[in-house]
Formats: sequence, C-alpha cells, structure tokens
Amino acid sequence: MKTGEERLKDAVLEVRGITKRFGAFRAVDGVDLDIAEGEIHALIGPNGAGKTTCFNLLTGNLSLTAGEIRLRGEVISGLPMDAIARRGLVRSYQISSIFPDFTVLENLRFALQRKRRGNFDFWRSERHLHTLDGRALELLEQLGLAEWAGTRAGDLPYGRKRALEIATTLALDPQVLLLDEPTSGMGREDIGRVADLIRKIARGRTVIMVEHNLPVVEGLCDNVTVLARGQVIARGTYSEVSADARVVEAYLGTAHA
Ligand SMILES: Nc1ncnc2c1ncn2[C@@H]1O[C@H](COP(=O)(O)OP(=O)(O)OP(=O)(O)O)[C@@H](O)[C@H]1O
Repeated sequence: MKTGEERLKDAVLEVRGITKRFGAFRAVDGVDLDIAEGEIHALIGPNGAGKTTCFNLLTGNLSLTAGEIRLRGEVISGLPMDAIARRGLVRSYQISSIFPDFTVLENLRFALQRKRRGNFDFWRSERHLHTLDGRALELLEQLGLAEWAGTRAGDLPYGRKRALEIATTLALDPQVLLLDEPTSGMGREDIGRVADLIRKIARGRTVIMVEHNLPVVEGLCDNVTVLARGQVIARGTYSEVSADARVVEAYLGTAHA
C-alpha cells in the first residue's frame, strides 16, 4: 500500500468534501476529486449540476462552506485567488479580460509582464515590455496565432479570441490550468482547432476543463468526473462514465440529452 507521501506525489490536486451552500441550497455537496499530474480531466454534468461553482471553489473565487483543497499536498483552500494562482493553479481568462484596442502581441506582453511583476504595472515600463517579445512570439507561434500578432485583439474572429485567452493564461505558466467551456459558442472548425490546442498545451501540465461538448471530452480527456445536483455521480474514463446508468439518467432528464 502507498504511504500518504507517495500518494501525494501522484495527485497534483486533492479535493475532499468540498461544499458550497447558498442559503439552504447546496450547489456543491461533498465533492471529492483526485487529479493526477499531467492528466486532462473533464468535469461534466447537466445544467445546474455545480460545475462552475466547483471551479469557483478551486480557484478561490468563492469561499468553501466545508471541505479542503490541496495542491501538491499543500492546503490552498481559504487562500485568496491571487495566492492560489501564484502557486500554479490558474483559470483561463474570459474574453473580457483581453484588451480589445491592443494588438495580439501587446496583449501577450501584458500577460507576461503580469507574470513577472505580479500586476499590470506596464504603463511606466514600455521599454521593458519589448524584452518580453521573444517569449510572447514563441507562445503565439505555439498557439497558431503568429500571423495575427499585429491584429487588434478586438478584430479577431471568435475562435482566435479564445486561443488568445488561453495564450494569456499560459503566459502565467500554470501547473494546473482550468478551462471553462473552452469550445462554447464555436463552429466545428474552431472546435477542432481549440481541441488540438488543448492537447498541445496539456503536455507538461495538468488541465481540468468544464465542457458541454461530449465528443470533445471523449477525444481529449483521460478522466471524467460527472456531477449532478452538486454531487459526484460517476468518475472514470469517458467510456466508463458514458455507460453508467446514473449518468444516462441524469442527462436524459435535461436539455443536454
Ligand atoms: N450565487 C449563487 N446564489 C444562489 N444560487 C447559485 C449561485 N451560483 C450558483 N447557484 C446555483 O447553484 C447551482 C449550480 O450552479 P452552477 O452554475 O455551478 O452549475 P453548472 O453545472 O455550472 O451549470 P451550467 O452547465 O448551466 O453552467 C444552480 O442551481 C445555480 O442556480
């Protein structure tokens, strides 16, 4: 049997009994998660299952009613969001955090600057920003955005905006990357491109994603946790959970059937 220490080496994130109550309502109710180093893990479930609330608890956006979260064995629950991000657990930004009037390259520079200085203190350090261009261009190349480097971010097509959002998150060099419905609102071509991108950026890091598109989950994720009414109803590989009667029943009862 593994000792506690050996067990911690495998699990990058250990979540025990996390609960979030809004008044008398338990949006997340005693959820356990074990996320292994390097895996792509999906959190799925019908509308209102508690996926977003779970993400908000992991990142510190919301405080826990009960439970504990450990990142590499260290308790992170109760820490402020920025402290959790500095420890390496980072959520992809929403498009609204992209500066639409600046170019793609400038947006990347700002994100890299933030990693280095811990804030957006870029107005006074224009010269310093240019020293970040090498890394910024490398990231743009990696994410297939190099040809868009000089484009105003606000003029990017939707799928490319999502790629830029992921790029600005990667600038923080997260060990654990949380992606919130990365393919939502996309057409088939963009979905394929973003799925390839996630596969690429998952090398050398752990990815946890909330995703409604089940073929994307099937194609990308090593393991899946299924939530319904705030509780885990199944966990395993996609083929295991999709064959689980409780999962089928939970989905059949919703618009996501
Ligand atoms: N701040 C809040 N106050 C009260 N209830 C909330 C709050 N945030 C979420 N809820 C409720 O908690 C439940 C879980 O919501 P959550 O957004 O986590 O679900 P979800 O699985 O992400 O759903 P979806 O797939 O529709 O995004 C829902 O019933 C929701 O109405």
